[in-house]
Amino acid sequence: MLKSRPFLNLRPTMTATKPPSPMMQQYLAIKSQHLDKLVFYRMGDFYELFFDDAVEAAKLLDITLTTRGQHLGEPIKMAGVPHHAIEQHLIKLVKLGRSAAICEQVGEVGANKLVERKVTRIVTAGTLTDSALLEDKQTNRIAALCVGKKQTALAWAALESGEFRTKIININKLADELARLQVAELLADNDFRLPENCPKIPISRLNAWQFAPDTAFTLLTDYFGSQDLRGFGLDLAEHSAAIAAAGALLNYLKLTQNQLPPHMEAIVFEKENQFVEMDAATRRNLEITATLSGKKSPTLFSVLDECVTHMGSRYLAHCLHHPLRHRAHIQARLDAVQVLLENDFAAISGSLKHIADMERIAARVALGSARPRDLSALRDSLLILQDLSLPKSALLDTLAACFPQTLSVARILQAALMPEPSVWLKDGNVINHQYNQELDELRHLQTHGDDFLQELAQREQQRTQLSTLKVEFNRVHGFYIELSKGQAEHAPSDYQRRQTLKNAERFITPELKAFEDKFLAAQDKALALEKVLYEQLLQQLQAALNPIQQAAKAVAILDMLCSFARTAHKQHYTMPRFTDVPQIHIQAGRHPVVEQQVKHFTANDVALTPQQSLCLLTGPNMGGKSTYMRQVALIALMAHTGSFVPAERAIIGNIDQIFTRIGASDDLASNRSTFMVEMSETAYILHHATPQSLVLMDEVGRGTSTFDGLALAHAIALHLLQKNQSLALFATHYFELTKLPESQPRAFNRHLSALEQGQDIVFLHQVQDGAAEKSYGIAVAKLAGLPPRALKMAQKQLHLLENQSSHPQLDLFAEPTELPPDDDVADIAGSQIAEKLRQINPDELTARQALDLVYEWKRLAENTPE
Ligand SMILES: Nc1ncnc2c1ncn2[C@@H]1O[C@H](COP(=O)(O)OP(=O)(O)OP(=O)(O)O)[C@@H](O)[C@H]1O
Repeated sequence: MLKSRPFLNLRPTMTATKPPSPMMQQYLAIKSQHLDKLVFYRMGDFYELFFDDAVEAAKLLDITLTTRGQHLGEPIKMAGVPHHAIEQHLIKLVKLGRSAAICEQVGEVGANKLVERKVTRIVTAGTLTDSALLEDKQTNRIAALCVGKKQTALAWAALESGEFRTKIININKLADELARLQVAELLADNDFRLPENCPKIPISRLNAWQFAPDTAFTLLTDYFGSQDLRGFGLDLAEHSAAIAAAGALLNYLKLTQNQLPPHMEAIVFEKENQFVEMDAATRRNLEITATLSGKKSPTLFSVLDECVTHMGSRYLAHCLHHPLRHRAHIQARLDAVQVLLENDFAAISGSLKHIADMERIAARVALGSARPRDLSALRDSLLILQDLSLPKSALLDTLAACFPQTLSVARILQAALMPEPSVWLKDGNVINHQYNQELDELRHLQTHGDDFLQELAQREQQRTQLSTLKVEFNRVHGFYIELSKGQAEHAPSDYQRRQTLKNAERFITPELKAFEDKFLAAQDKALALEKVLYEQLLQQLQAALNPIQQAAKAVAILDMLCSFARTAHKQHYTMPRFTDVPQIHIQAGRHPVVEQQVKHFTANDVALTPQQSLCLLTGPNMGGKSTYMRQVALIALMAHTGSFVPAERAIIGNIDQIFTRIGASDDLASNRSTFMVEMSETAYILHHATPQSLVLMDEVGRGTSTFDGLALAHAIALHLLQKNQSLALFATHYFELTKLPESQPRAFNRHLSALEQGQDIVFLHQVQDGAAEKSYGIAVAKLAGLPPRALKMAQKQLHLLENQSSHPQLDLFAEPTELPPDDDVADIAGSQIAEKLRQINPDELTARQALDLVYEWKRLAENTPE
């Protein structure tokens, strides 16, 4: 049951000018330092929020808003949460994009004295380290954006791993960078407005001066203990924005953590060309770590993630968003997967399964917030790693070399910690026996105490001859001798009454009191000593953080490689090969996610080369065009991640970027229509794609009228062929486009096959040479359950249109030649329509009149009244 909340010490004021109470003064002083955060002010067993914070928290957290006392003549609004439930409320707040300052009672609680309070923790979305607040399989990053006069830069960090990086970016690519890094919180100056195409992430505002490059330079050089930042590739004159962003970020971390994070070893200056680039739309369309509808599965990550540690899963998610371009690094991963496949990867995974989240534990050690169970888990994990033997490969050898470096840390922990320490340090039983002599002596007194109590009970029973006599202890009353009500009156004179119960009396004797004093003092002393020893242990570990972090990283990589081996084994993936020529040759390729969802997946080939660079893809709706295009991109992406791929054979050239323009989605939030989104994404591709890029275009142009769409699709295909010269898959329903190869030898047609059986259609999902002959739209509509009447009408309309032109996609309102043969519609209706057609001159009709006519004919055909 909850304890009742202490009454807020704010008596109603008589006048509006009465000064605030000392406690309210303390609160207001603290709040003034944290205006942009919700301040959780500890009062006994509750954290209280006041004024506007209370109103907001009540709404966001669904907690009760009350009022107590007055401030400046107004009732003080107040809302609170019990101290033990704070974490769940913080999770909720952070998910809603709010930050919180946790203000604890740090001084002694006295009767008539205001207890000292201090903000001990600031919780913001990007600076979480507590495992209860973090997603297991997601890296939590915070970024700072500096928009300078000459250049713009982004710096980012992950407190949980010590990652710290900076990069000069093009502001137009901010959305892509944020999507790549999956940033949880962005720091920016007050004037910055997040562009509309960016993901909606919480922004914490800094003043412009907090981005001053000189101050940042000093902070960073002090932090790394270096004279300048050239060792990290950063020059103050040349990369001032990158340094400013990194400095602002470091300063923010210092403020939120109450200290400079001690575990960020270096800052990496990231350059272009390190990774295969993908814009935000491509990451979304390829459903790498989230489906188009925002779910976690099924995605490429959910299919590939066979990792047994959260560190491995996070690293895999990171790698899928950062496909490497450095051939030797990719090959090192592929070779390691091959060796693991040939050896017992399952046994290695079996050992890794017992490894704790060392990366996050190391961060908590660094920040001084590691709990006893964190350290025992670290100890057990490090000991397992000492026994791990890996097969030989260049990369696996490097990883294996990290583990022995942690042996001394493991031994320290082994000596210092109980095998199963208590969850909380305050409960004691954390520090091991024989670690500290004084502690052992204090503990001996306590264990020896049991013997003393037994001996005392026996002695007193003999002396008093009272059979109900017991010697016991409870937390509230301490030690006592208990006698039943009946025997209590025979208690010796040196027994002093301590407590009266319904059926018993409790006593204390001078001897027992002396023992109690000694016992309780020993207990307090032991607890205090354990605390000191624990803090010393943390300091010792902080000095040995680097090998722990290295081992954690090695576990993450090893786990990912074993996961690649397991999927390769389970799903029959093969090792991709790389060439220098920009090309993609895939034999019998499959879509890694779709193949898990269908009974039989049809594998398909693809060949894109500089000589045959644009594949025009036609075929029925639902025929498998999107799946085929996506699978090519996913195979290329997986290959660059170092994973084996779902294909019999894959040769991949040097791909620099992957672009996709797939699917239609209204971007209502930024007020852009489907067509506008489609054209903006296409414009971006035409501006950025190179001959080394892989471009997927799905039905571009369909968002507008037929002729406009066709003209645009044609021009876009030509641009890709002639200007960008990229490797491209171009799916289209415009059959006119299939003529392109006649004038453009680098374009070629392929189609998804289907079989017609009467009015039905069977999809073969097989990609064949040449263009599709028809689109089967009506057959697919039938599959989708369109009412038979509508289908019949559509069929007739189609005949009409087909007969009037060899192009099936001409204007719907062009003059038809004759009506289709008709079994169902009454002949009368047919002749009425024919007569009407003869009467009109299409050139004189407005669009509205033409549409009205179509409605009229439809009524006639269906014989429905006006
Ligand atoms: N190679 C394949 N083998 C087996 N099933 C497949 C294959 N490709 C696609 N499919 C199945 O067909 C469905 C439709 O595929 P897809 O969305 O790629 O068609 P589409 O041609 O792009 O359709 P639309 O033109 O309507 O967008 C998939 O959801 C999947 O179930």
